[in-house]
Parts: sequence; C-alpha cells; structure tokens
Amino acid sequence: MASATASNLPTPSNITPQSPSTSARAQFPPINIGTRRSALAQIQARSVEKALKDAYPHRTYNICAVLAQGDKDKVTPLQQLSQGENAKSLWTGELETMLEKGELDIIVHCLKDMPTQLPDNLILGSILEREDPRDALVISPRLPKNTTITTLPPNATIGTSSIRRAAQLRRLYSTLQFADLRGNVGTRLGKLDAEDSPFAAIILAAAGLKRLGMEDRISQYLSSDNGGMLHAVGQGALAIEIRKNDDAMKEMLNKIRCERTSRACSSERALLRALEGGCSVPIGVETTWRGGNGVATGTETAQDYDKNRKAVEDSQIKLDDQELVLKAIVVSVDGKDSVEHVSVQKVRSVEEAETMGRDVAKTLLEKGADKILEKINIEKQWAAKKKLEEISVAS
Ligand SMILES: NCc1[nH]cc(CCC(=O)O)c1CC(=O)O
Repeated sequence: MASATASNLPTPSNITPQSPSTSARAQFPPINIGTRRSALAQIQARSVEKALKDAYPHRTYNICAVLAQGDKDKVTPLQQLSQGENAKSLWTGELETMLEKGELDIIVHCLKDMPTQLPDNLILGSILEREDPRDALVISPRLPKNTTITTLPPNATIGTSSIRRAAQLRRLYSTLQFADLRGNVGTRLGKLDAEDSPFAAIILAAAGLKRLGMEDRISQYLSSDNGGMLHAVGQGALAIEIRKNDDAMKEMLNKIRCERTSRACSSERALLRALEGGCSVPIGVETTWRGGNGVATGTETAQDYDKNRKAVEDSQIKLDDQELVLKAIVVSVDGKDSVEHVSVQKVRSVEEAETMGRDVAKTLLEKGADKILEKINIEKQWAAKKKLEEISVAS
C-alpha cells in the first residue's frame, strides 16, 4: 500500500540528524579568502566573507591576511616604488602568487589598488557595490571643527602621498603645502593627531574611514562641486581577483556583484588603462548616475550627494535607462597644467561603459593630456634611475 511504502522512506524523525550544511561542508573544501593585513583590509575581507556566506551558507570560509611588500617598505616614496617590472604588484604580488598556487581562492582588494593589467592567469572576478567614492578632508584636532579646504590657515601643510590629491589641490589652492604621509589609515591619523605633527590636515578616502567606523573624523567631503577634487579610479569599491580558469568561483561571484558599480568602475578603469597611468599618476575621475526625467543626481553639495545618489539608485528608472556621467581630470604634478572632460551617456553593459571610458581618454589626450603625461613619465624615469643608482651604491 502506498502509505506503508511511504513510511519506509527516511523522514526527519528516523534519519540521523544531519543539517544540510554539515554534509555540504564535508563535500566542499573551504574557500580561502586572501587579503592584506591592515585593519581596513581585514574588515573588507570580512564583508566579502559575509556576502558570500549569505549567498552560500553551506560553504565554509577562511580569511588569510598577508603582509604586502608595499606595507613593508615605508621609506621609499610611493612614486618611486611604483616603478619597473614589479610596479604593478607592489600591494598584491604575494597574494597573487598564493592565488596562482591555489593556496587562496579569491583575493579581496580595494579596486583602487588593483592595476589595470593583471597577471595572465588571473582576472577580476567581481566588483561589489561601491561605498562612498569621495575623498575626505580630515583636519588636525588643533584646528576649529568647521575648517574646510578653503579656510585652512595660509601655508598649511597637507599630509598625502598621492600625487593625484596633491596635484589637484595645488591647482586650486596655491598656498597649500604638501608632505609625504604613508602607512595605513590608523597610522596616518596618528601622525596627524600627534602633538608635534607638521600636518594641518590629511586627505583620505571616505570609504576607508566609513568602513573603519571613523566617519566622525571627516571634516569635509570633497568632490567636483565641493573643493574641486575628483577621486581615484575605482575608489570606494571592493573587487575580487580569481584564477582565470576557476569557473565555479566565477559562477559563485555572480551572486554578489553589483552591476551599477561594475559599469561605473569599468568606465573609470578603461579610461585609466587608455591613458596608461600607473597608480600614482594624477588622474582624477567622478562617475555619477542621472536618472531619466529630471531625477536629481550629481554632487551638488556634500550633504546632497548621498541623498541624490540614493534617489537615483532607488528610482523606478531602470539602470539601462539612466545616464552615466563621467568626469575626468589629468593634472601636472605642480598643478599648473590640467585637462578636463565630462561625458554623459547611457551605458547598457560593462563593455559599453569601457568604450565610454576609452573615448573620454582619447578626448583628454586630444585636449593636451598627452603632454602632461609625457612630462610625468620623463620625471618618473629620472626617479627610477636615481633609485637604481642608490641601490647599486648600497649593495
Ligand atoms: N591608497 C590606499 C587605499 N586604497 C584604498 C583606500 C580606501 C578605500 C577604498 O578606496 O575602497 C585607501 C586608503 C585611502 O586612500 O585613504
């Protein structure tokens, strides 16, 4: 009889209790997640682990935090470190070797730190939803709380090792001074706050401060309409690097990617790739979305920024029908020469976004960015040559 047959089948009460996750855990090896060792890097890795866990709760995950070469050498100016063959793997070299060997399955990066060209057998597997991409002004605790980039004392020294940041600020605020400031976010804040600090303020990515829960240190959000600063390519977005042939991982990552961020950041990266800039070349960008019929967007004021961004993202207008606004600037190191361009366009895929980025690069070059970049490259070669001489004298 049907009922007798049915009662012979295993039911929840007569099988050995075993949750689906236990059996799956035995079946699948853990996913090894690589990251750098800073507090921020580890928070980022945990947020990716969480996103993966939510999407694939039956899998297990390990986070492996590795000390990068760029974190070890705190003396050589960044501009010189990013020279030659190994330039591109300064922050990611060790991790990439582990990924290639299969010791890791994914690496979590700040997209900003990822070179536009990856090793042959590795790819960018996924770009996650972007956090605030803007730069932020963080002032010394000795200055009045409402101090902004325009009300800093004359000749104030800004701590930053980013020539993109320094060049853009030199261009607009000629009295400001700049001094090298390296280390992870905590180190930089510590140097700003120290009794004998030479710095009146520093510039950091808002995303990093927000992820660290230190949003309250932000005195001013900088953007095209606020302080006249464009952020770095990919700033504020997390990216995952995987082995090119790891189809299973590609499939898994599809569940945690963000199409909007992928399109915006791909346009930025295509632009950078076409200009052949290394990480320290002064190229600033800003991508925002404009939602169809009159929905507000952009970067009108620091306060409106989040509101407008959310308004467009939550609007009924489909992503395909929204317009991507890509602003870009190339600045000479001294801030005296600059070329800007703004393009507004619907992009219906990552590929279309990349084409848009390349087109903007072409326009910038035609407008004179070629001369600015040429000069920077000559100066870089000089610095590299000097560094080589130093090394050969020392060894
Ligand atoms: N240069 C290091 C770096 N790489 C990414 C971030 C911030 C986080 C992000 O962009 O996602 C930072 C720190 C900073 O610039 O303040």
